[in-house]
Formats: sequence, C-alpha cells, structure tokens
Amino acid sequence: MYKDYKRGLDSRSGPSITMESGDVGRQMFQIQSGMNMKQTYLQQICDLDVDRPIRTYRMTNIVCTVGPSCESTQVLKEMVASGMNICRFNMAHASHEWHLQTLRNLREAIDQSCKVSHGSVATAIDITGPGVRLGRFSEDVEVPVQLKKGATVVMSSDKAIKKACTKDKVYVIQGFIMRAKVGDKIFIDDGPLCFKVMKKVSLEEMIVEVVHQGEMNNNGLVHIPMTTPNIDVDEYLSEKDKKDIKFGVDNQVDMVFVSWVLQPEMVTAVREALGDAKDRVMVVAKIESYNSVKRIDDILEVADGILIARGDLGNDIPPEKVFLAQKMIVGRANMAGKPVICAAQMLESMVTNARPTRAEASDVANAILDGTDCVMLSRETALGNEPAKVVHTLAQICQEAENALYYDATFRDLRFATPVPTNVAHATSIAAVEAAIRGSASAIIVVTNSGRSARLIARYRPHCIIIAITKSQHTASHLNLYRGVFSVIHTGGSNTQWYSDVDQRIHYALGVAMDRGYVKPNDKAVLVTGYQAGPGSTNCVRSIVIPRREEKASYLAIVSQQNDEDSCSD
Ligand SMILES: Nc1ncnc2c1ncn2[C@@H]1O[C@H](COP(=O)(O)OP(=O)(O)O)[C@@H](O)[C@H]1O
Ligand SMILES: C=C(OP(=O)(O)O)C(=O)O
Repeated sequence: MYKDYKRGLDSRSGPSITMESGDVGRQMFQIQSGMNMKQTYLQQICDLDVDRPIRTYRMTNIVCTVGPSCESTQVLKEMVASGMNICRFNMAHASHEWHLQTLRNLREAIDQSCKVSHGSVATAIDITGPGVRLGRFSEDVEVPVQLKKGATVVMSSDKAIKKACTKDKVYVIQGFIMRAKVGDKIFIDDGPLCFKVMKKVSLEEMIVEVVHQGEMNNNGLVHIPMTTPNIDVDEYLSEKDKKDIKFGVDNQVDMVFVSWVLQPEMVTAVREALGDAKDRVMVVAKIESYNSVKRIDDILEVADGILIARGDLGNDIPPEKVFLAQKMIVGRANMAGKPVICAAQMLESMVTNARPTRAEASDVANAILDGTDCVMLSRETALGNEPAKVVHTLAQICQEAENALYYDATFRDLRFATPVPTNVAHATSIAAVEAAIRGSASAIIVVTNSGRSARLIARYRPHCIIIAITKSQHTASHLNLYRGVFSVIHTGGSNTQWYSDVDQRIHYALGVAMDRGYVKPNDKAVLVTGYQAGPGSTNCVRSIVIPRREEKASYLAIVSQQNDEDSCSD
C-alpha cells in the first residue's frame, strides 16, 4: 500500500487501478443502475462483494489541514499526488507569515506536480469565529501539556499570560470566565480532557479541576457544552477574523470556513467582509453546536457549503447523537444542493499509526454512504507522522465506499422527490444524470464557465465522474467542493466559431481524462452543453460514444449522426 502511495497519482485518481474504466462502467451499470432499479435495498446489500474492483477515479473530495508536519513543498507535493483536493489553513494556529510561506510552498508543490493544475487543489482559510481558545504556552513548557485526573488549573483573563501560559495557569477571555458557573464542565479541543469549574475567584479568574484526563495544546478550543459563545450582534466578526479574511483575500484563497456559525447573519457578515472578493470566495459554515444544528435550514440558505465539525459538536451534544446530526445535515445539504464536508477524527489514529482502526475506516465509509461531498483531515495531516500516507489511505477508503453506494436508490429522491426550482437548468441536469445512469455512461462531460451546470449535475448525484471543462481557474478551484467533479481548465486559444470552440475544449478535456484512465475510446458518455455561447444557455443533453484520441472529431457533428441513428433529441 505504501509503495503505491509513493508512486503518486493525481487529484482524482484512485490508488490502485485494477480494471479498465469501460469495464467498470459496464459493471457499474449492471450492478448499480440497471439491475439495482429492480432490486431491493437488501438485495443490493447481499450483492456487495469484497473482491469487487474499485474504479479508476474517486468522487469524494479530500480536505487536508496544514500544520508543522506538512509545511514543506516536498510533503505538500506528496499530499497533492496522494489526492488532496482542498488545502485548509486554520487561522487559529500559527502566524500570517507561517500561513503565507506555507501557501507559497503549496503553490510551488502544485507547479511541480505533473498532471495537476492549480484548479485541482483549492485553498481555504478557517476563521475562528466566536469559539473561545486558550492562550499559548511559555517556550519552556512541553506541549501538549498532559493533565491527570484531580489536577487543578487556574483559568485567567490576565493578558500578561496570553502567550505565557503554564501547566497550572492558562489564559482565556474574560467573557468565558464570566459565563462559566460552578459545576460546569469545560471541554478542551475534541476531548477527552474535561475540567469541572470548582470556584469563581473573581471576574477574571476561576479554578477548574480535571475530571477526564487528557492534554492541552496551544490555542486549544475551550467549550462549555450547550452554552453559546458570546456574540456581538453589532459586530459579528472579531478584529482577528477580519484580519484573517483580509489575509485570505490578499492571497487569493478560494474559500473561507467560518467556525461556530450560530446564526445566518454570521455568514452574511463574512461575505460583507470579503468586499469585492465576495464573488470569487466561497463561504462554508461550520456546524459545531446544538444551536447551529437547530438552525441548519436558515444557515444552508445563506452559506455556499456546510462543514460538520463533529469534534466540537460531539462535545456540545452527546456523542451518541452526533450520527443523527450528521445524517440529517448531509441529507438537508444534499436536498438544498449545497456541498457538505464531514470532519473530525476521520483517521485520527494515523497521527501515529501506520493503519487506521476498523472503526475509523467504517466511519469514513458511512459518511460517504450518507452522501457527503468531502471528508476532512485535521491532526492527521497537520501533526501526523506521514501526512501523504494518510491522504492515500483516505482516498482508498473513499473509493471502496463509492463502489458500494446504491446510487439509484440513495439519490433517486434528489432527482424526483425533492422540490426543485422548475427551470431548464435543473431539468437539463436531471436529464443528464438519468441518461448517464440508464445509458451506462462512464462520464458526464459538461462545458461550464461559471461552474453552475457542473454544480447542478453534481447535485443530482450521478454514478459516474463529471468532467467539467472551464476557462476559469476560480471555477475549477470551487468545484473541488462538489462530489464527483473533475475540472479541466482549457487554456488554449478561443475559436471564433462557437461550436468549433466547444469541440476543441471537449477534445482537450477527453484527452486529459483518457491520460488519467478515467475514460477510454468507445465508452459511452453524456455531453451537456449550451445551444449557443453565453451563460444560461445550457439545455442540451447528448449521448455520445467517446472517439479515439487521434480522431479530431466534431462532437456536435457526432451527435447529429447519432441522433439520426438513435433518434436522440437535443
Ligand atoms: N498552522 C498550524 N500550526 C501549528 N499547529 C497546527 C496548525 N494547524 C493545526 N495545528 C494543530 O493541529 C491540530 C488539529 O488541527 P485543527 O483541527 O485545525 O485545529 P483545532 O482543533 O484546534 O481547531 C490543532 O489543534 C493544532 O494543534
Ligand atoms: C473541525 C472541527 O473544528 P476545528 O476547526 O476546531 O478543528 C471539529 O470540531 O470537528
């Protein structure tokens, strides 16, 4: 397994290619589209086979958090080769200088990666929001600080210790101390460290005792379950968040993940702070508290995507209820057509171990069976021993889960039973997905500049890869959030004749997809284009057979011929 990972592939490839893509397409058709429509769910389960070969590509996107373990260009290059799709910079940790240098290293890593363009890896900053964090420990304190049950610690808002915390005295903001009550539990990070408030000494200081032992890290998150961090409704964003957003805009990041979104107005505030960049930066709301779970529909309405921060959520609500929230949020995000990321402790044991636990592998697979678009790594890549190996392992698990998905039954309701706007764009996308499933297509090819058509196709969850051809770097980057979309940026010169230009782009994209082994000549595919140049004109769904590479085919002409034979209409 390790040897495979060292070989390195690209952003959507699977680690082990064991079957020709067309064969897989046919097998997928038999098992997942044609026959499954007549099968029961139980029959599908009975037909699962541990020997079934995985496909040549992965549809779930991988988000990786950068940290000290992967700050170098070399390690980032290995992570790109192993399948990182979105690189996350957590602004709660490290300085802007560190983030800028790591961002530069990432861009260098992408430049040095053959087969990978800048659009293949998107960048995201994660801003702290109203979540409360510890200060930093003194240089002479060994971090993480280990604490045993029964130990007492002073929590103080004395700014003099903000960057000089000790094992016995740590900094938190005054608002947190004022909010805490004697007897409250306080979790640090995703646990297990848990304190109990023993005594309020003053408005600036309280004494807490360890009830579950564990460790404290620099800037560790501090949380009292089922309490709301203080938010200033006149000024939703802190000065630090505003500076971090400016950092992101100045350095051309593609997304902002907003921590502790408690109400939709927080998302709106981030969009406003983005200023002129608001159209090119996506805003993803992190759901990490009971309150945000309860307001999910309102938040979904304003956010471009959702991140289920299961670590902090599992401290705010009982851990045994997190799977309920996960399924509900993924389902609602799927219905709303917004991408969703499942995060926290996905392969946590791989921070140190060479193999994931069985429970972790099953947890990742279940998130994919639920319908998530992306899965996220945190400590595994930021602090782990072998970040690229974790990415590789995660990619493998994703592909196994994708292979087991009962596509038609799981996602059919998205096409036929959820209320969607009655317009041509949705109808076209639903038709494309249905044609791909029933026609045993190996890919859906879509020409899209804004990315809207590709997003809509992804929304209706085809069984096969969506090859999105775009001229826009931003579109390509943003599409990394959506399940199954493989973007190809066409950089060649534009042809003055619209259909020749489209043909040229399709030819180029199919070449790229063939190079990666995603499709091959004679595979069936579904082509989605406009009827003329310009946004809003996408309305054509065509079934094509992928021509040989050397055939400089006119795809629109191929379509006309096929239409004669199959009486397939535009
Ligand atoms: N840029 C960084 N510099 C140093 N450590 C980092 C950085 N990013 C993340 N980490 C470490 O990795 C851990 C996991 O990352 P993440 O889940 O993003 O953080 P947190 O849980 O604190 O929000 C953090 O607690 C921190 O110890
Ligand atoms: C992703 C999470 O949050 P953070 O950004 O604090 O790691 C989480 O709690 O699962």
